[in-house]
Amino acid sequence: KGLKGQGHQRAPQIPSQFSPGERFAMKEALKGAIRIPTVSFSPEDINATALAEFGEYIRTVFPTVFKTSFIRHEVIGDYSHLLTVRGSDPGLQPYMLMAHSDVVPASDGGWEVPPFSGLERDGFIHGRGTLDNKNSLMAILQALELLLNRNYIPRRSFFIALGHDEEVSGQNGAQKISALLQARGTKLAFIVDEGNFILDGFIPHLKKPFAMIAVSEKGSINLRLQVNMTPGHSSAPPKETSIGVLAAAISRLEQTPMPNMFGSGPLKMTLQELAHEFPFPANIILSNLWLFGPLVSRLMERNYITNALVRTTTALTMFNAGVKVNVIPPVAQAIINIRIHPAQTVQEVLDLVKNIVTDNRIQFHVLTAFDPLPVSPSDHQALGYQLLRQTIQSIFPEVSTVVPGICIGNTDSRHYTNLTTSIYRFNPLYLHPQSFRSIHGINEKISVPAYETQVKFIFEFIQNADADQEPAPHQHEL
Ligand SMILES: CCCCCCCC/C=C\CCCCCCCC(=O)N[C@@H](CC(C)C)C(=O)O
Ligand SMILES: [Zn+2]
Ligand SMILES: [Zn+2]
Repeated sequence: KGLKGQGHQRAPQIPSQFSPGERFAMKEALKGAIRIPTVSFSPEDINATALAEFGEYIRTVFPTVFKTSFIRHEVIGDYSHLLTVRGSDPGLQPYMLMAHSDVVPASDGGWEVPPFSGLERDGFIHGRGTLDNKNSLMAILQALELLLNRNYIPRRSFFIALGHDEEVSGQNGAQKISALLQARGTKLAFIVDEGNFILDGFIPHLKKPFAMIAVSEKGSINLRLQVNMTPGHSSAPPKETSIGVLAAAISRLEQTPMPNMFGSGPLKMTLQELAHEFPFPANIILSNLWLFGPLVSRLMERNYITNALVRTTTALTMFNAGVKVNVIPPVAQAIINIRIHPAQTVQEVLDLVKNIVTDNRIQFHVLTAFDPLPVSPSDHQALGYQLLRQTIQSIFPEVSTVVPGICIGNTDSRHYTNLTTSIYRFNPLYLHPQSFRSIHGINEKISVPAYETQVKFIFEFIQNADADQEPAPHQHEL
């Protein structure tokens, strides 16, 4: 299928085999990256010291990358990095690999191993960022370092964009890199960023893992709800307070799910391509969604992860009110984090929210909002998708199914829609429900073999992108 079936791709020239010394160095390099606490709390509250240290660190552990004459390194927005790897064939359109260096905060308690220790225990490297997303950042640079040490000269140019504020919007990292490349007239064949994984154990009755490449991601709204009431003495409380009014409103939101949008968006395509992996009768059911759609849609909403695929979700994430134990509070505020299904828009969802709340004492303030991302191609001509598929088949031969899907979280790649229509969000790693919960949660960890495999994947991917796959249409300026 795809490029593989067209018969003009070449196997990677340099085998993805690493010496014991290289394997030791690559895991130590990741541990060192985890030890630098590059935590972002908000766009205004990032750890600038740690981010600067991280910039020095990657220069130290990947010396060849930073001294190679055909690689240009630029620091953007103070702490993000853009590497331009100039390939030998300017006729091939460049692509971009992405990752980010910042991480979400880690709670003090609950971790088996301190979150910024980077300790290895039982074959796993532990810590914040081991799955999201220092693994990708380090693996990209590591794979390039190893290729350069083997004197590899890429044919196709590519960019490596390493954001430093993905967890808090990407406005100073990815957004600025994107603007810079746009100003330079760059167009990209495709982008690969973090996002989906090889999923294992997420669907009952589906015993085999499958790779899901996200071809879109949900939209998002951060919405502040506020109630102002007259303050007063708590010894003679009014019938309603700002806290009570707001609590009732957001409880209505939590209790009223947004409409089930099953049937619209890329999910149908995902399920149809996955159908043959299921035992009877699920395979027949999924192959005939025209008939069984309502049944499948009901089953999907029963589980909180698959529910996120069929509808817009509403999460109550912040609540603030009150100034003193005996004062009726003048203001109550809550923030809800909404993830928009690909078949809906910001405006449609805001209208639905207001209809559910139906209380004109509530003021709404949109903090940030964007629509769902366009769907990238996944057909046989889609170069980025097919290169991912080809590399998955080579590195994970036991994974027989690769399907397009949506990413329920957001990634920095959304800032690059001005440069390409082909954006793929995929981490070459197995993800189980438990490891899914560790992302932004506790006990985030990556096994040493899984990290080595991620490096191998990128090592082969870069070479696969250099194989003869398309006629050279015209020259591309970097
Ligand atoms: C039928 C198949 C079952 C599908 C199961 C789906 C399993 C989910 C797999 C992976 C999802 C992980 C999402 C990782 C990317 C999230 C990155 C992130 O946290 N971004 C922030 C960005 C924000 C602008 C600050 C976010 O909150 O989304
Ligand atoms: Zn991330
Ligand atoms: Zn994250």
